[in-house]
Amino acid sequence: MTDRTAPQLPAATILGYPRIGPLRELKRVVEAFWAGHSELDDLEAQAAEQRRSQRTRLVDLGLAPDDASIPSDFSYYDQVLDAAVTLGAVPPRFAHLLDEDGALDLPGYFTLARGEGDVAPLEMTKWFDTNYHYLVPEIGPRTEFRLADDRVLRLFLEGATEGVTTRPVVVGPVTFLLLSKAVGEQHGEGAAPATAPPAGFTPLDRLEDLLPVYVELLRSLGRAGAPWVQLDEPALAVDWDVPRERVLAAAERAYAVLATETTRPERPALFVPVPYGSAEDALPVLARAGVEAVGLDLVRGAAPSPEVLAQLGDAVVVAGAVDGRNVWRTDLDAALARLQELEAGLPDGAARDGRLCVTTSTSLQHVPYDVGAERALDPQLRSWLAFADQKVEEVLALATALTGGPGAASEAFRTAADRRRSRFEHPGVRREDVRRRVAAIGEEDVTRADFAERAAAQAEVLDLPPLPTTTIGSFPQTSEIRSARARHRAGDLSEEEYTAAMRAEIERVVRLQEELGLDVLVHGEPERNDMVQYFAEQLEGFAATEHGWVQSYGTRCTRPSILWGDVARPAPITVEWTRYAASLTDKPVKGMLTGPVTILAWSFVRDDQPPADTAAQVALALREEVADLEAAGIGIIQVDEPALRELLPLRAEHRPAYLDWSVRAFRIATAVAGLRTQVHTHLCYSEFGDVIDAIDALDADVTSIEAARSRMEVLPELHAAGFARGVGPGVYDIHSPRVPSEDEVAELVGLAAESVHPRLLWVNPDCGLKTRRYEEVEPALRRLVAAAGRVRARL
Ligand code: MET
Ligand SMILES: [Zn+2]
Repeated sequence: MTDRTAPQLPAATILGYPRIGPLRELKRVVEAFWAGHSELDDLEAQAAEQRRSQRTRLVDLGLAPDDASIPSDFSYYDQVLDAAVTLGAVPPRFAHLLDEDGALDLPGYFTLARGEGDVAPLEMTKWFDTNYHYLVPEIGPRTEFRLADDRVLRLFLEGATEGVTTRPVVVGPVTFLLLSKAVGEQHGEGAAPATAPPAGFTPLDRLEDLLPVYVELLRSLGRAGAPWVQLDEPALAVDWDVPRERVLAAAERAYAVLATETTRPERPALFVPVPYGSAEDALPVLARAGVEAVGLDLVRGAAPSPEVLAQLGDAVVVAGAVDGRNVWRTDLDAALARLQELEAGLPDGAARDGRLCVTTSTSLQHVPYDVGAERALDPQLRSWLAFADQKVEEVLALATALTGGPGAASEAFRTAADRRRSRFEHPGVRREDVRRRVAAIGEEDVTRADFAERAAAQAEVLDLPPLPTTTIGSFPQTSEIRSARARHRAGDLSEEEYTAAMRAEIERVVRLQEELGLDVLVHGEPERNDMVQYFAEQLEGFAATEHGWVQSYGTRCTRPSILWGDVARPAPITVEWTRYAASLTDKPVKGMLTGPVTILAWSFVRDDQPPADTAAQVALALREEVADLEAAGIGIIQVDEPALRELLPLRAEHRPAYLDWSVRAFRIATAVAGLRTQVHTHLCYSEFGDVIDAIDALDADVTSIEAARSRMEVLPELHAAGFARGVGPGVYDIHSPRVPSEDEVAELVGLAAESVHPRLLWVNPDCGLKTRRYEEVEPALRRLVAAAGRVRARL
């Protein structure tokens, strides 16, 4: 039963806040530390300083310092890695990093994320349907769990010492296990990979062994005086391979143990949000188990029915009414109406009595810090936006209105309504020319000739060897390139000088590829700051920010563009660079475009129309680009869709509709290509098992796909699905600075050749090379070409 002596949850809170620093300070110090340019002490001091200024900022914005409304969610790299390290789930290949007490220091922590020598890092994959990536814990039948790290406690105490009672945020046990990868035995240390897990094993089988560690963690927080802890359970909003009943039973069991093994105030009160989607069926389960507060995502999920609400007992309902994943000002009137509807299903005066609180739909880690920093943005567009700080204010305004009755916070409501009105009256938001062209796309426009016919025609013009080698597009972005781009942007480099600098780089990259012996060349993408932003900057309907960085993984940040209006392409984008590269060599040069789904996924998109409509507009603009590349004589065109899997809805019932529109968008973009033009696509960052049919339906001639870290796991799946087009499983993991040996690469190519017909197999890295250095890339590609040659010779 819920503990009635639980401290009150504040009327307004947020589930989490960005942590990379408003000017990416954390990124800079962590990377300086990795490069050996700063000491561990500096790094820790600067991180502490950042946490302090964040607490101060949130207090200034109106969150109270003394009621646990401020989350303690700092991470040096990733919250799932933090949980793994806290719970002692460090794979045996890293055992040498542990000290006598079994603790991992900060350099060791980074090694789990980045690998070292022959020791491969943890795999990385997308966090729900976002562009954030977490590190995948490896759990086997014998993984030993124990409270191995006191970071959660330390961070709470740090706030307390400075007069701020924070609310520690930890990934909850069910989500932790569902996000983990099942592994078998791991023998010894060093590079030895884990064996396959025993048949039927899933990490969720280890729940009973894991719970005591959470209990101990809760006790330590209770002793320190933490009134609340937030255990995030987003995995409850997802349909997994594990049956839903089993997931819910695990949640009930987990929280019954956590709520009753310790009682308040021996432990903090438990707040369990289920962000990123709807999980109506999970809320009563959590309440029944005895958690003091449940959180729901009112932006992605529906408001629970009155029947569900009636089953929540005394549990506080924390409603995520402000979108944690988008940058538009909230429609406060609409959000308030939803909150009031929710309140109507709860006992009278729920908001006033602290039974209903307001929060964000997810952590704000997915949005930038502050619209106020965007001085260069068009003032009208800026007035439509809310970043993390503005969202804190929106949450506060909603809580005030909800508890204070009509009239409270009326000014905030008036402003919000005015700004939204000005947004929808803007002529760029709705353009009839664009809408007419989208409406005119017919079936014949999205259908190409048969694959077999295309393949034959392409083989004739391209004349490639079996197992052709290629790269995914980008080459290392040197500091010279970055600085040329920056000086060009700042006006310090004329158009001519900039073009000359980029052409010189393209020439260098083309010569290098020829020297390495690659079969299909690329121009290297030096002109692109980012694969989405580059296109966004040249399409109408998009705007770029100056400081709008969000964490993608570890220290890696992206600056999503804002897609605010109807999309059109005023002029060709990539044609001149590609044509120039092609003029330098006799080998085929691949043109490189970013696909419509990825452009959507990695931008902040409009919230006033279905994404399917927005995707079709973007696709049409890309279709014009494909046609222009082809007309310029480019015979291979790659349209990257690394985010295809990322937007896959978390609940199975919503998936077919998504796959339909996303596939259609890709085909709008590419089906304009003639028979002889080879269309490639590229997918990375995720497991693609769930979308294999869609990959097939994209109808690309060649698909390159990340596969090195998982050692070709995706190939049997492709094979089983009857996929019979060209495929280039990545054989060089570019997410790690490690350079693989030729044997290693040859082994992966050999493995691939076992499940793909050699006529269809391509050899390429996992992804683009832009984040790597030439010192790594050159030897790695040399080995890749040699390895392909070795396997080719055996055919
Ligand atoms: N063409 C892009 C590149 O090579 C694809 C990256 S996918 C994240 O960088
Ligand atoms: Zn990629």
